[in-house]
Amino acid sequence: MTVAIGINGLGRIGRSLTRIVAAMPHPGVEIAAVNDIAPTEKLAYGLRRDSVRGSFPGTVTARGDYLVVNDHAIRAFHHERPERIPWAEHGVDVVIEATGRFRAGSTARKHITHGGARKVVISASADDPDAFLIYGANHASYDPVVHDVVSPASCGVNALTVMAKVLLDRFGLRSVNTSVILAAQGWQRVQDAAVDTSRDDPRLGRAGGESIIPHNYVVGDLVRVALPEIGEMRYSYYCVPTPIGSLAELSGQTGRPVTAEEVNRAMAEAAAGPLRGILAYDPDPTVSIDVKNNAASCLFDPSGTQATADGGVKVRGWFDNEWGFSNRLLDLACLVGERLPVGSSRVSWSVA
Ligand SMILES: NC(=O)c1ccc[n+]([C@@H]2O[C@H](COP(=O)([O-])OP(=O)(O)OC[C@H]3O[C@@H](n4cnc5c(N)ncnc54)[C@H](O)[C@@H]3O)[C@@H](O)[C@H]2O)c1
Repeated sequence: MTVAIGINGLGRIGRSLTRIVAAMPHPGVEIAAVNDIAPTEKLAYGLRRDSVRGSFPGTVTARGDYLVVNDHAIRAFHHERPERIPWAEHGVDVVIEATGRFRAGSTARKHITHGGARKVVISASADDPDAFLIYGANHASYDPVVHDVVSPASCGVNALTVMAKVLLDRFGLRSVNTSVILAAQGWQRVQDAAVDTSRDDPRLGRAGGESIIPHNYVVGDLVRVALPEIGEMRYSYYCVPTPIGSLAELSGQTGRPVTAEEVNRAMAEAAAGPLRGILAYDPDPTVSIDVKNNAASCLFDPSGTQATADGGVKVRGWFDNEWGFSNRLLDLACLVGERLPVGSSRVSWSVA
């Protein structure tokens, strides 16, 4: 079965999704349509040339209303509001909402009620989705009857959750404290700006290339949605000027004293077993750029593991904030697209 997806927003995440699908690691996915306020020619250029990932390994052209990626023609729409995008006309089953503008479940749901898609995956820590589904932790709780708009939370939450899952399952885990150091984001400014900054913190408008900037609005405690057993947790996020490659650190208290070797062995076993593809393990000394194009949610770094005699443990993982997360978005799109409720049909498209 092929799941036809539509992507709203062909920015960093939308372009990563397109490159991943073109490279075919998800053979059951086809991009049927995209929507972005930018003209098709600019979308094609943005896919051909990428300052971080390099030139597209294939061909991308704009042809009328279509974006042609290799030999595959993708209908390109240019609507500003989700309710105007006629996804159903191009057979879209699942919309990946990746503009960053429509993170509220109620707005993203318009891709279904007005656009005629059947499911929506929001590419961010959404405000009120039907479910947060984090791959490797709670994605099996997906219920096709009641979950129409889902979110995998954020890239940082995914990296933290897979490490927390292993520590929780193997050793017990509580009193969790996390930090995420996030690579530069597209909404950041090159020079200081006072208006149109993301959220209501003036620091988020400061020149992104010059500072480590605290980002208090990223919802770090969503790790608890997937793993409620870990209880209350503390968290912090910072944006840094590196172009790609981010870091997640997690510390906590285990149920019994453990050694760093035991923790590393547990992570290596999970990476080779139940979390294969979601958690990766690499003992080679790593810096952030090394994780570029890694498809896992987290590349575990055993050199960062510390353990204390009273059961305290600290672990470190790297993640490609675009590529790893985009792979999880596609995993989720497959999950929801392959399990559409029997008898469900597209609603007819209407323009609000
Ligand atoms: N970049 C990352 O590392 C990353 C990682 C995880 C999650 N996310 C989340 O994914 C979302 C997108 O992030 P991004 O980095 O791709 O952003 P981006 O700014 O690179 O891309 C956004 C795209 O949406 C388009 N757009 C803007 N308004 C639109 C509208 N009204 N209708 C249609 N298209 C519109 C823009 O033209 C742009 O192409 C955000 O919510 C972000 O928090 C980003």
